[in-house]
Amino acid sequence: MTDRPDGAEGFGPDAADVDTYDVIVIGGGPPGENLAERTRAAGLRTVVVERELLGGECSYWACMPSKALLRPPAALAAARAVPGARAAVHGGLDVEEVLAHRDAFASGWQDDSQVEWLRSVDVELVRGQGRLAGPRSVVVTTPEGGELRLAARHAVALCTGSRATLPDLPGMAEARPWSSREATSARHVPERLAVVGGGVVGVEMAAAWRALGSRVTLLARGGSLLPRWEPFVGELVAEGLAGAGVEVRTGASVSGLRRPEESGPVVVEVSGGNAVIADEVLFATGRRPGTENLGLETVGLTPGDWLSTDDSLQVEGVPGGWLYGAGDVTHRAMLTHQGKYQARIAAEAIVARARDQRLDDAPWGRHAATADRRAVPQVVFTDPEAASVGLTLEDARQAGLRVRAVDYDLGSVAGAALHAEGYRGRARAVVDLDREVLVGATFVGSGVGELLHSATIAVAGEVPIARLWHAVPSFPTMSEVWLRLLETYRG
Ligand SMILES: Cc1cc2nc3c(=O)[nH]c(=O)nc-3n(C[C@H](O)[C@H](O)[C@H](O)COP(=O)(O)OP(=O)(O)OC[C@H]3O[C@@H](n4cnc5c(N)ncnc54)[C@H](O)[C@@H]3O)c2cc1C
Ligand SMILES: NC(=O)c1ccc[n+]([C@@H]2O[C@H](COP(=O)([O-])OP(=O)(O)OC[C@H]3O[C@@H](n4cnc5c(N)ncnc54)[C@H](O)[C@@H]3O)[C@@H](O)[C@H]2O)c1
Repeated sequence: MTDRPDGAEGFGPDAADVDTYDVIVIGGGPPGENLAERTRAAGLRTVVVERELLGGECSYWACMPSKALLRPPAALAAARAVPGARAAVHGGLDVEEVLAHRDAFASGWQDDSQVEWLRSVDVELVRGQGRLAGPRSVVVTTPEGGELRLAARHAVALCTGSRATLPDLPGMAEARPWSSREATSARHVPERLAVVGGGVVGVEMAAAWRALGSRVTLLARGGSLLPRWEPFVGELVAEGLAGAGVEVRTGASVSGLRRPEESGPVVVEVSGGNAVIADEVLFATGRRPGTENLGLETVGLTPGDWLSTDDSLQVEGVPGGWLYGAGDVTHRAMLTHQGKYQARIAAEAIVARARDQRLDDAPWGRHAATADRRAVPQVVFTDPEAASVGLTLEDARQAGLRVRAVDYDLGSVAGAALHAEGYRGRARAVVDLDREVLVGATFVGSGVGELLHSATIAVAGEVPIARLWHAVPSFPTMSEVWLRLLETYRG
């Protein structure tokens, strides 16, 4: 490794009591943990600074608890959709057991097992709020109120994630709204729940709490749910939610809230429409970056902004090549798997630069997170599920590509008909006509989440349509939709 200066530039000449590491990671969510594991495995002394629970939002208030809430109703619906099996389903969900299952998947909101794992991969952990104090320099305010000074020889990686953002509406404080944190960790089922926001958190949490017994009203201010997806996705997901008993109101903009009595109901005012009276109200209205109180101003960046990174995950606008970002805070693709991908790329770039090796940072190179722009997969775990990768038809057109959308009714594939009686679903492939490769694919229907990776491989691999023709899907699986899409495309 190249011998870099000790890195305490930010602390000036008074560099006593500074702990020097090769790599300092601030934020121990999935990207922070993965980045640290990899730089340590390459021989770099690495520390993670975490102010809350090691494992981040995903482990305790996002992916894991939300999917643990959504899986039991999905399993029940799957059994009910198959003649013969249906007769074995006598009751509904055991709500207490579902909540206990969720608690277990959130590790009881304790991070002991992740701490043990971090120790097992020889990465150090410092508890506390980290902030930059100039180039390569970090100050940590410990839970006891003390301050530690850390310096980095090679890199500081900001993996500080995102937080829910709630609009500034009249009556917000009085209403004590839920954010995604309460929606994934609540221990009682509200009789009535209003959900504001028709994005991913809104639709998933509306589905989960409806299944647990709440009367749910979903308020989306736009004309459809999941507006960034192919238009048929929002339509089919709305139909599924309505079928489960959720009242879905689109074009419904919340103008204010009231909770006149502390333990009484909350009134959610809707512009030009009827107010909704509920016991709890969830705001699922997007995220803001975890860049406040992070000392960004000490390196010429603006606190509260998303971090702008190049494809090797180096933060742009900071000289010296020592500052990296990975995960939600980069706003590249706010998904756990994508954040971990960024962490793998960033770690390899940090190690290569530490060894003075040339970076392989051309598109799809070892040190370029190209998939963030071209092949991001995502699954929405509602009933029906939605799954997509790459560009929608609209995105592709806006990017100036000459494309054609190929659609197929997933319900008419034999595998889908076997999967569930009356299967409803749809598939779309977006084909780049100039290169004859797929640039996007979207599926809606029960179980499509497990179909998605085939599409991710086709899009990331830029597999020519002529070769995809030889990738024969097994009969009778839902994957036969691939054959139908290709037949439709070829005519
Ligand atoms: C309800 C919900 C469900 C979701 N479901 C899915 C899903 O099914 N699949 C999926 O792929 N994605 C899902 N996501 C998105 C996923 O949770 C995020 O993409 C992921 O958590 C991002 O990881 P991260 O480490 O970047 O951020 P975070 O998970 O937010 O972790 C950041 C960590 O940094 C720490 N931190 C922040 N600032 C400091 C500081 N100054 N000093 C020290 N520590 C600090 C925080 O305490 C936290 O532990 C979901 C999100 C929500 C809200
Ligand atoms: N299964 C998954 O992969 C999964 C699940 C949950 C969350 N996530 C990730 O977490 C992130 C956050 O999800 P999210 O649903 O909070 O954000 P989002 O950006 O997906 O959706 C927020 C929605 O709220 C609406 N909105 C914003 N302000 C509003 C207001 N004042 N009134 C009414 N509506 C308003 C927006 O128009 C948007 O449709 C996303 O990036 C998502 O990818 C992923």
